[in-house]
Amino acid sequence: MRGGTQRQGTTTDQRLLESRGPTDWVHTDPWRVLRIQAEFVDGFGTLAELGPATGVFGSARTPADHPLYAAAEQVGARLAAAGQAVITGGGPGIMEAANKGAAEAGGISVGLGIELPFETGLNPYVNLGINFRYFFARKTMFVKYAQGFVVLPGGFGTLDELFEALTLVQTRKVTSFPVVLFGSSYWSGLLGWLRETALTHGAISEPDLEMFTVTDDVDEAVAAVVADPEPVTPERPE
Ligand SMILES: C/C(=C\CNc1ncnc2c1ncn2[C@@H]1O[C@H](COP(=O)(O)O)[C@@H](O)[C@H]1O)CO
Repeated sequence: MRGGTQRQGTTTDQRLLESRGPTDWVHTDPWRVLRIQAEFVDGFGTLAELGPATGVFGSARTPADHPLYAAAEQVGARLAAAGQAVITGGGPGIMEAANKGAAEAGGISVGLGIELPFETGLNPYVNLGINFRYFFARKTMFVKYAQGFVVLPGGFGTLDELFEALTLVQTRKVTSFPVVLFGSSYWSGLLGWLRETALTHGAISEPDLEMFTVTDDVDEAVAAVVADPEPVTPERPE
């Protein structure tokens, strides 16, 4: 019998409530697996009924008086007006701007926060927030619940999220979704390198470069993700 057994005159409940043994197990991988599982359960449970959503990525360091902050705010507002929830990393900079635009336009403003050594917390414009310990669990939520992405200028974090989305499309792990690179001058160096080095080297193919729209126009960015008529799925050479 599994439940209700008595050992040494105590019950399982009593042992559970009284036990104050060593705590090393809290820092072991089997216990982490349960925490990881809990992050997926929490994320799936919170976002399951979200409806149409767009991810907005970009630098955590963009100040509120920067033109790109204003652009991200407009992107968030227009997406909300188009009935899209806006999903960001819930942090400062571009994330905050997109959440602000969405929330102030009456939309669903999702923040998928991440535990960092320097705590920043969710920005005040998130109205549906989840905090993650693990980047990979959080990234799953972005690509599972957003049907398109607007990517503004950013650093390693933004590039990581951009290339995660592009890799999933390229390898057909997801049905293609639109990806917009907002800020043509910022992205031109990377796009040039992709064309002149990665493509020439045979590391990517021509259709891979058609996976994204590059624009400086908020309306064009929003139109590309909201009414993407036929998202491009690149051909993979056999
Ligand atoms: C750098 C500072 C705070 C960082 N706080 C973050 N909170 C939430 N999400 C973050 C944070 N930093 C990075 N991210 C994720 O990566 C992308 C931005 O990274 P980048 O390197 O700045 O481009 C962003 O989309 C988030 O998902 C204090 O200023």
